[in-house]
Amino acid sequence: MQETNNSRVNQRIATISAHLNPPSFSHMEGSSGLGRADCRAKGGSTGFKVAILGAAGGIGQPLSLLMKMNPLVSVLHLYDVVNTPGVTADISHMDTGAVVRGFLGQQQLEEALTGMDLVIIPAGVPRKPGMTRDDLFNINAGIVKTLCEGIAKCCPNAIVNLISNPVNSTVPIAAEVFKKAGTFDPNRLLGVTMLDAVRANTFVAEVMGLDPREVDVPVIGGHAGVTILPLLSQVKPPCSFTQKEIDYLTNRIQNGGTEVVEAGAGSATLSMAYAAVQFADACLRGLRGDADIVRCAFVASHVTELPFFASKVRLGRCGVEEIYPLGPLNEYERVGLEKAKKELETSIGKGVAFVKK
Ligand SMILES: NC(=O)C1=CN([C@@H]2O[C@H](COP(=O)(O)OP(=O)(O)OC[C@H]3O[C@@H](n4cnc5c(N)ncnc54)[C@H](O)[C@@H]3O)[C@@H](O)[C@H]2O)C=CC1
Ligand SMILES: O=C([O-])CC(=O)C(=O)O
Repeated sequence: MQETNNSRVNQRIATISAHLNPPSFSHMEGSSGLGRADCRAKGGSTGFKVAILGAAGGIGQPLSLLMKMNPLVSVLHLYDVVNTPGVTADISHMDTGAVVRGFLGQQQLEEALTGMDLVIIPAGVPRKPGMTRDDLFNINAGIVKTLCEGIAKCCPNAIVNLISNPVNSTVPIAAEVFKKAGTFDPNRLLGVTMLDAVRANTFVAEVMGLDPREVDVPVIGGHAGVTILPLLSQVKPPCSFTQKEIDYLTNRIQNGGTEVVEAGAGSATLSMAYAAVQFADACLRGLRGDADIVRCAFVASHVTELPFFASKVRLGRCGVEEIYPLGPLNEYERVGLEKAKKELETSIGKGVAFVKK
């Protein structure tokens, strides 16, 4: 009798699970036979819902780990075209607050995106030695376009943090996709250039014998070669550099990505995950309503004649709430700005044309 009752209960649980569990995989479903719908943990009632697209990659995995540790995140969706079951199973065992769900392949993209407050995109191919970021355009442009079409459909109000290279072109691609869909909000689309600032803070601290945590270097322009323009005249705390130091620092900051690529283990993943989490956390704190959250990012902008430009922005409940002017530049920086704008114009135009064609 007892056995009959148990098997009826088990059958009922299986039926409920089949109806209530979405096709994504959850890591509360294990050998016990209990599905997510049968467990009492609800998760997601307070905090933000964040999706990572490209979550199984070199950046995606440490980024997923670090976002699972962020107390502002209540739900974390991990999407990729490969390997998300393993990454999700692993990360879901961490005893932090965020509920983790994995999504695999294009057919689960919409489910991964529905209801998200913040979408972080490190999906796409990275550079190999000898390549420029622009060499990634042909593959990554299509990937970013498809993912942004999903965002326009499923979470048009989400803040988007775009990491996939070439950022100087992928951000314009995303903007064109959103414009086509009628969902473009320039305040919610941010190209992630945070790693340039992270590197600049580190390298300046090294040269000046400072603690990198106390250094703040604005890095403007874009995210490739000469478009990466550190404003060493505006470093905090104020520093006085020799011309030799300025040349060394500018060159090292502009080529930080290449330095990692040439070291041979792929392009930056760990420092990028660190930078992406710093940036995502700033966006979430802005969404929460914290005051004075200022970071550099590549955004739709009027600070120059170009339609997109990286500069200091204030983050708030609606994403970018204010874009700051560049401030006084010295002659060295003015020359650098002209070079940066020339290259940026081409990269932005290439991204726009890709969607318009
Ligand atoms: N903005 C920045 O400062 C930086 C940007 N990057 C860029 O980030 C991107 C990712 O770099 P890594 O993580 O090292 O590459 P990776 O190859 O290790 O990982 C990329 C992931 O994207 C996934 N992916 C490919 N197509 C996809 C699609 N259609 N939908 C969802 N996922 C897809 C792959 O399966 C893979 O797991 C590259 O474009 C790289 O250049 C890298 C470092 C810094
Ligand atoms: O250099 C690369 O290809 C990756 C990247 O954007 C960076 O590390 O800044």
